[in-house]
Amino acid sequence: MNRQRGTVLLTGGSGMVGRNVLEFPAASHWNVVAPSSRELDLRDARATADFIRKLQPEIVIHAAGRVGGIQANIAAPVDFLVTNLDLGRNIVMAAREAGVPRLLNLGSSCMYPREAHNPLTESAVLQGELEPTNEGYALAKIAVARLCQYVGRERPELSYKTLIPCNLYGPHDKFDPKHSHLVPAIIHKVHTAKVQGRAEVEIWGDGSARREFMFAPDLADAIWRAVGAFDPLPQMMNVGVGRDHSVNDYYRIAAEVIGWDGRFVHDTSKPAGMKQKLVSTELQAAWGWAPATSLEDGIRATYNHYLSLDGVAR
Ligand SMILES: NC(=O)c1ccc[n+]([C@@H]2O[C@H](COP(=O)([O-])OP(=O)(O)OC[C@H]3O[C@@H](n4cnc5c(N)ncnc54)[C@H](OP(=O)(O)O)[C@@H]3O)[C@@H](O)[C@H]2O)c1
Ligand SMILES: C[C@@H]1O[C@H](OP(=O)(O)OP(=O)(O)OC[C@H]2O[C@@H](n3cnc4c(=O)[nH]c(N)nc43)[C@H](O)[C@@H]2O)[C@@H](O)[C@H](O)[C@@H]1O
Repeated sequence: MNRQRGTVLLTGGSGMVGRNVLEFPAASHWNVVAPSSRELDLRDARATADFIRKLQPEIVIHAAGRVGGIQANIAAPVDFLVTNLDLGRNIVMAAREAGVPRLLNLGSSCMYPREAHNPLTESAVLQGELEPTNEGYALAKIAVARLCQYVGRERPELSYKTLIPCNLYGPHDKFDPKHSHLVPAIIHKVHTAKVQGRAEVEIWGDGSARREFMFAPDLADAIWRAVGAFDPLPQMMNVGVGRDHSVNDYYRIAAEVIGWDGRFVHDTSKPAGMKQKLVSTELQAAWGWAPATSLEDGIRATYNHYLSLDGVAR
């Protein structure tokens, strides 16, 4: 029986990152409390403060957010800005008010300026204009990351840090094309083409944009490592794979895994976002961690998860 090592408050426990954090083996070493948004709506500052004051966790892992792919962000900039700002502000200020010693906040690689030199280093935040397609979301992510930094400056006994993950995919991702990111969208579209015997699949843009995608269980590994060894963690640290692929390559690799050999057509009227979004893994390497899962293995595992979902065409 593992000795309980104290209480962890996990926000976003029903989301892709949150569920992979809960399912990771290291979670069993802790008393993890993961209220759903129905149990604790983080937009309610007072309810959030009351919950944390009563729980008195040793650390907060903040993985809740209004999250979506490029199309979802274009459609709802107000909601992406305001909700992520409110959730982040409420959880950080509630932890600060209760004197919670540690908080691990999740940023996103879209925080970086659209023209910043790749690989993107943590010092590049705020050094240029943001990508218009997800500016609202990025502004909220930057503001909450800075809030974490300021709390520690004023109250050195409180250590609130931010991990900046690259794009993510994996079990418990969103496969609905209205909300999904690239990899789950490809899995859904190519699988559907396969079962319906379609000869073509559409790619948004010309397919030359480059992205770095990490398997969400690998981020869960990094998160639990950070929980167990918090002090050596930098104030802000990218979490990435260290290599990117073109959008076209992601479609080709996924089609091989899924077993579909049709052709791709490009809809250049669709938004393409940043040309490249590769995060630097220099600080991550110095911290002593790297993700373990290859892209092919990650896509295969995610496809197997997708096939287990209700309503997926066979
Ligand atoms: N997915 C990516 O590619 C990616 C990349 C980089 C960083 N991140 C970051 O990683 C974190 C998690 O992302 P994800 O992909 O796991 O998102 P997700 O699957 O959309 O999950 C979002 C979670 O936030 C919760 N939530 C939303 N509104 C809430 C509210 N008002 N009160 C309480 N909980 C609320 C949701 O709970 P309900 O379901 O109950 O609403 C859900 O559990 C986010 O901070 C995101 O910015 C994600
Ligand atoms: C990590 C996330 O990155 C997000 O930007 P971003 O990488 O462009 O988000 P994605 O939606 O993953 O798009 C990545 C790239 O894939 C292209 N793409 C091609 N086909 C498709 C498709 O069928 N669906 C989707 N979704 N993309 C597709 C898309 O044009 C873009 O260049 C931000 O909007 C979020 O806020 C968040 O930060």
